[in-house]
Amino acid sequence: MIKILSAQQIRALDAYTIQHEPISSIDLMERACRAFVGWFTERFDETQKVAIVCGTGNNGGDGLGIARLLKMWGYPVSVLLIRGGTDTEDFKTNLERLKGKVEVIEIASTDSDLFSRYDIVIDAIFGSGLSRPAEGIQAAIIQQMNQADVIRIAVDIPSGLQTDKLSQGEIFKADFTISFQLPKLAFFLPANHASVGEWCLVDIGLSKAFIKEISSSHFYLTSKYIRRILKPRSKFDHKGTYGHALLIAGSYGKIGAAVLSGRALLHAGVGLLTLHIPQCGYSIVQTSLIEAMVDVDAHEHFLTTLPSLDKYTTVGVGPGLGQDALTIKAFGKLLEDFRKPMVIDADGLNILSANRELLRTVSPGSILTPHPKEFERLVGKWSDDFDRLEKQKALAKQLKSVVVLKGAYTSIASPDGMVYFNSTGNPGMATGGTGDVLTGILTGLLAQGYSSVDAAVTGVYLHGLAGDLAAREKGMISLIASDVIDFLPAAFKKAMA
Ligand SMILES: NC(=O)C1=CN([C@@H]2O[C@H](COP(=O)(O)OP(=O)(O)OC[C@H]3O[C@@H](n4cnc5c(N)ncnc54)[C@H](OP(=O)(O)O)[C@@H]3O)[C@@H](O)[C@H]2O)[C@@H](O)CC1
Ligand SMILES: Nc1ncnc2c1ncn2[C@@H]1O[C@H](COP(=O)(O)OP(=O)(O)O)[C@@H](O)[C@H]1O
Ligand SMILES: [K+]
Repeated sequence: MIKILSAQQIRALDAYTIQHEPISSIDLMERACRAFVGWFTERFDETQKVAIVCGTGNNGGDGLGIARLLKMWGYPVSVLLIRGGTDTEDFKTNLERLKGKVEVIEIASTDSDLFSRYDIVIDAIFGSGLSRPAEGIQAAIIQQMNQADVIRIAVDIPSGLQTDKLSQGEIFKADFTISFQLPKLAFFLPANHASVGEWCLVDIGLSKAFIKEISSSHFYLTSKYIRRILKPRSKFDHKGTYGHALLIAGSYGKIGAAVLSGRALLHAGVGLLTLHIPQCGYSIVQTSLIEAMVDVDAHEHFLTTLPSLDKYTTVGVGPGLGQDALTIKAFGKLLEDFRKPMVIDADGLNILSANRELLRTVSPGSILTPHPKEFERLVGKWSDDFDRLEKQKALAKQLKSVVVLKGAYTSIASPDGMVYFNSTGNPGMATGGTGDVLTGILTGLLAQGYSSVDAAVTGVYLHGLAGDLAAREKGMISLIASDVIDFLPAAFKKAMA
């Protein structure tokens, strides 16, 4: 798991590394420059004309160091320098080291067309030290960089983008952001995608001991972390070891949702599965999920009654359920009677939004899996992505449950205030039914005895990984929800290897 640190914590990490490695600040900067250049030279050849736009802080210092190294590699490089603010010591040293090697053009206005003769523009105006919105000359130059027909690359973080709070003013729109060692919270928020582009981390050897000790409430999931959670099977295990899940899903016209969730649940390793479905779904489910048992509702078309709940380890409820008045009543009774953690999705969430008194009865430790629209119905409109994140944390705390907000970087908020951002998944999964698949996986993991947070984190990761493996074979456009299930076994194998 990778910790996501605040701008202030990153500054402390830099300072700690300098003091305790020990390494001089300028040598650490040189390491950062080399790491950036390592990434750059693997992708672009020496025919590319490069402009590096530098401020006068340490991000600008990085830019100057990068210019010197790229020149040594044989790239045609110019530095465009924007004065203003106090020059940092390392900036001054790197400017001195550049003398006679690379052309440095000081820019004080944007009257002329600055970038048309370049192929690539590297942004080193502001890094994590941005203290206020970019304005004046910096803002005008960022705007010109954004309009130029070039490949845009940001050093550490796009200029104008705040590391851990709401950004305003002009922001560099990177195609690539090469970030030092740790990702920034801003990278995971939908509104920043146009600024951050594709991001990657380069290791600059910041203190691992410090990172280990420092507390953070935001994390980025890694395969290593998931590997540690997943439990291998043991010789004398039997189906009773892996729980009996009850899946309550489907209504007339939406029995497919129950089948998708049920199939995913089985492949997620549950011991036994019973589906509770309306009568119209009986033959469909019995034929398509021969490993599952079926319990049939009193109603032909939707949920109105509940089976006896005693024998079930956990319940997954919501996909394709509909919101008939009788369904709402049965759902309310389910929440009242089943007091163990369960997974609530789709119409289960919509019923909660429309019948808010039911929120009080959500069993602690449950997992709620809204997509953004369902989340808005639950918590109301948010002013920006940071507000959305706060609302997600607040709901998790209020319900003492895990709130999984689905999207490109699905975020998983635990009741104790932690947020985990998923690292797997792709836009090929933006297709009907993939959410139902996730519900099945999460219910399957809960049934097997994983804690709610472990089940949520692992399930979301595996769901995205299965989607990635499926996309590799099928392509993103043709990918459908069933493909995600088909690749779930491969995802488990890969995650446990
Ligand atoms: N050893 C290390 O620490 C390492 C650091 N590294 C690199 O350092 C970067 C952080 O550097 P940094 O802290 O110097 O801040 P940086 O982002 O360059 O900007 C600060 C300057 O900009 C100014 N300023 C801010 N906002 C402004 C605005 N809107 N408009 C105008 N001015 C504004 C601000 O002025 P002030 O707020 O003080 O008035 C100050 O002068 C980090 O992202 C990474 O690239 C790596 O080399 C690894 C080793
Ligand atoms: N661009 C994307 N990148 C990664 N994952 C995505 C993307 N778009 C959708 N997904 C994933 O696909 C699933 C969609 O769920 P949902 O919207 O509930 O679909 P449905 O209701 O049709 O089943 C979520 O797990 C989400 O994270
Ligand atoms: K930058």
